[in-house]
Amino acid sequence: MKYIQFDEKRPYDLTLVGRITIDLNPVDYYRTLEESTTFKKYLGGSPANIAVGLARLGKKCGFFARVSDDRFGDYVTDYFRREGIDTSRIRRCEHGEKIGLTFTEILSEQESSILMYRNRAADLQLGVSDIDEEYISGSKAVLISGTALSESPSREAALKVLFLARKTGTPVIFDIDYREYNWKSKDEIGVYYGIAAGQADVILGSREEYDLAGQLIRPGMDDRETASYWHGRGAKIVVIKHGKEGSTAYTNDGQNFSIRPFPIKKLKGFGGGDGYASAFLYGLLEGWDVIDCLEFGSASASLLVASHSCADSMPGVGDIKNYIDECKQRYGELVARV
Ligand SMILES: Nc1ncnc2c1ncn2[C@@H]1O[C@H](COP(=O)(O)OP(=O)(O)O)[C@@H](O)[C@H]1O
Ligand SMILES: O=C(O)C[C@@H](O)[C@H](O)C(=O)COP(=O)(O)O
Repeated sequence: MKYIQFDEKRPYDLTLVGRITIDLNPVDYYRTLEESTTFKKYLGGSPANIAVGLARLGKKCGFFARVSDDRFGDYVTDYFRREGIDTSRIRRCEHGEKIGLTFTEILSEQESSILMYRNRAADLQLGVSDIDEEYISGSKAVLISGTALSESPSREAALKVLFLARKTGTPVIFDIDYREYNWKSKDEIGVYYGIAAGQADVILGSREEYDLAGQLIRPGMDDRETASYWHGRGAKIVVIKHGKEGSTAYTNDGQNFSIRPFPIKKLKGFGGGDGYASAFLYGLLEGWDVIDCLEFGSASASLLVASHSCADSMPGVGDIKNYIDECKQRYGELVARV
């Protein structure tokens, strides 16, 4: 069953909106950030990681972003070019805004945290003049990353993408992507997540993120009520992630599909969501059944939580398929389907 109709004539598979930043992950991990002394630099930013993930899977991605006008802006733009991601809509900030830096703390296999340096972040300088309808109409779908809604002018730019996508018949994927640091009030979160989720065809988020999106609408909804509400607002697929407990996709025909994570030795607690999103969306773009999209996303997520980085570790199609086969051989058929 195909829940999303993609226009196969369009040259880009997915155009994303949001931050391209830099991750600094400790090389001397399993200790506090205070104690760590050595860090490895990676491309970062959830939507940027997703774009790299899809590019590694052979998809063609476009991206609307602002980056800093410095060597880090060069680094991330060149990284995208090497991955085959279009950079024609990646523009430089003009007033000295700096690219976001994310210092991560890998305390243990189970416990990680991230420390985001985002004062005058370059990505939040994306403006409505950076967004053009022609680019959107050339993409099979767009993805809006929720943090892009946290501050103007990026907020209005992301909403412009949302409305132009509806105007051009371009499916909208909303990755809720809650990062507390960036928001000034919980009400603003409810307002802007509510607007975006209400315009989306596919919504991806954790339980906490859906609670934030629904806080001004109907607080305290459970997963089924959450899915039913957003289906009523037009969403075709609502994916609710529960970390190591797995994830469920609710489709607007009343079905739901659940999957548990694939067993793996975890190194860090972040990165899973970006690996999950890129591989899940790959399956959707390929026209796969939802359960197969979930399995692919879950397998990729497991590979990411077992890796030191995010973007750099994004797997190829063969890597994910081999890992799924390995798990099925080791743990039995459909090990992760519940
Ligand atoms: N310990 C784990 N082992 C294997 N897979 C995991 C583990 N934790 C998370 N994942 C996978 O990563 C996915 C996304 O993780 P989650 O924490 O829910 O989202 P996010 O990383 O966006 O916060 C999960 O649905 C699951 O498939
Ligand atoms: O999204 C960010 O700005 C930080 C990411 O680059 C970082 O790798 C991360 O936290 C990924 O988190 P996920 O949502 O668990 O994939």
